[in-house]
Amino acid sequence: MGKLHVLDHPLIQHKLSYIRDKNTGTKEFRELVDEVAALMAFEVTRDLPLENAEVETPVGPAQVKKLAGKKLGLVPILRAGIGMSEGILRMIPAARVGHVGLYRDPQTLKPIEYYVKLPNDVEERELIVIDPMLATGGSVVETLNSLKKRGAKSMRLICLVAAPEGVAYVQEEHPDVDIYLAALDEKLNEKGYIVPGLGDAGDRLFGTK
Ligand SMILES: O=P(O)(O)OC[C@H]1O[C@H](OP(=O)(O)OP(=O)(O)O)[C@H](O)[C@@H]1O
Ligand SMILES: O=c1cc[nH]c(=O)[nH]1
Ligand SMILES: [Mg+2]
Repeated sequence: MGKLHVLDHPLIQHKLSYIRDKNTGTKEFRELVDEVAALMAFEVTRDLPLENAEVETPVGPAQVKKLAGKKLGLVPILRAGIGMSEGILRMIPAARVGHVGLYRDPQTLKPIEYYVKLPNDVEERELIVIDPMLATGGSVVETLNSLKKRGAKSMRLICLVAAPEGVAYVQEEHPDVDIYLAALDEKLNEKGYIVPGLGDAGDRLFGTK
């Protein structure tokens, strides 16, 4: 089963408190989601392999460590995933970016895919799938299915907030995928919203409600 990591760093938790607050407006919400995503990038990439190298400092040779050339890819799930991907990209600027467009049908809560565009060497990349909300898990499971169908071999998932139902569904369907969260919440409500959650992430990021 994929490992579940809940990132309890004080800066992440402090910023999340403002993200959850219904009185936080669109501008601040977007900035905070971006900042938390950048902070989360540290933990999500903690196990990336390093290799030894040598550089010349102004004083002399230094033995240093560099990323061992593992190719990375970010895959934000549209639309709300975009709110996190820029922050992560600032930390991993050489990563390629693919996009998967899905929306959740408000009646059935089932994901409907409308767009997929990926780097053409997706099978060689370690992919970081990004969505602030893991609710029923339908959107993420569908995205991981879609990526595997197109050749992806190695993936991890980063979300801000998840419900236990969504975590269980992803772990059941994709046991090879580790999950990184800023918070594991209590439950889903009857409309499939995470409780206490933060409301509708896409609408709060883009000011569409
Ligand atoms: O785990 P699930 O039950 O599938 O729900 C989570 C999904 O719902 C939200 O997207 P939404 O469908 O609202 O689309 P948006 O990102 O375009 O706003 C959210 O960003 C996730 O993608
Ligand atoms: O709580 C939720 C559930 C799904 N999508 C959201 O944006 N928020
Ligand atoms: Mg979505």
